[in-house]
Amino acid sequence: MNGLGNQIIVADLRGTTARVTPEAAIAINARPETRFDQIMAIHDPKTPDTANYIEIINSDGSRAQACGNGMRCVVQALSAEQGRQRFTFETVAGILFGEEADTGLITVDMGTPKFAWYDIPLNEEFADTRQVELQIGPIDAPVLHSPSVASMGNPHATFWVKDDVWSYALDRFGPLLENHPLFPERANISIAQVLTPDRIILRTWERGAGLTEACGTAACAALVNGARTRRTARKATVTVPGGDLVVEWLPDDHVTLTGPAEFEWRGRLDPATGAWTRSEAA
Ligand SMILES: N[C@@H](CCC[C@H](N)C(=O)O)C(=O)O
Repeated sequence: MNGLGNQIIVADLRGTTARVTPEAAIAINARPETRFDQIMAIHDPKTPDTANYIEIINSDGSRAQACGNGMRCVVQALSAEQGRQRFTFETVAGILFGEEADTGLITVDMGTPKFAWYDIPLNEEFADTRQVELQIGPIDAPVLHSPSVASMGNPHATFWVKDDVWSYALDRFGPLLENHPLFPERANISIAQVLTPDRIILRTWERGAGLTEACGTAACAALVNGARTRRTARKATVTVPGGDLVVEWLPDDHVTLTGPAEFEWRGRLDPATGAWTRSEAA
């Protein structure tokens, strides 16, 4: 599936005890036909009468706590399977809700943002995370030294720029910033330009996946960081390379993310050989 071009494998592991190992994720990603940004593994509920447990695996094999575009894909897949529109999930970051509207657009409630330095987490104490200073050596763009940081379940740094987000070599400094010592669990790195208070342009270098067409949690982080630095309103359209997402920071502190999800093809993986059989195409 894809969520605005964010390449997602929704892996149905219900009824099994199978786990996606880091080695398996790396091997699946190495095949051109199954290259992905994240695997969203659907597991049985952890305890009876609770929600399906969703595990998120990046293409480098690492685990992520949250993935907004992937959650929309999971909602769409389950809605097509079960003919209902509202779902509750359990993730390592907590309970999440998702709903498919009659328009086909999917909204996920991504929970509440966290701004304390130890929640993001950062390796250094900052009283105010609306702007933190990074020492990164000779990177040519001074704006890339002072991001706003936040956790949407996963760690994000939003670098604010006044000019075109495409004029920055995110492929070059993304890996440096992702692995900066300030971020003990690494971080998702975004460049954001605010066009109007309700319109943000965003590019993201994702932790564990690199440059992607869309990152839902980065869009949420940009909106909450924008609102708390008075750059944006509490609701905005966030334009990412793959298209538009709508993010809203609600009065109850929850953040919702709305956008499309697309089915591409379905298949079966033979765990013994690693070979895929396609059984259904869009
Ligand atoms: N594509 C995602 C984010 C996936 C996880 C991220 N790379 C991380 O490691 O935190 C999204 O849509 O939110």
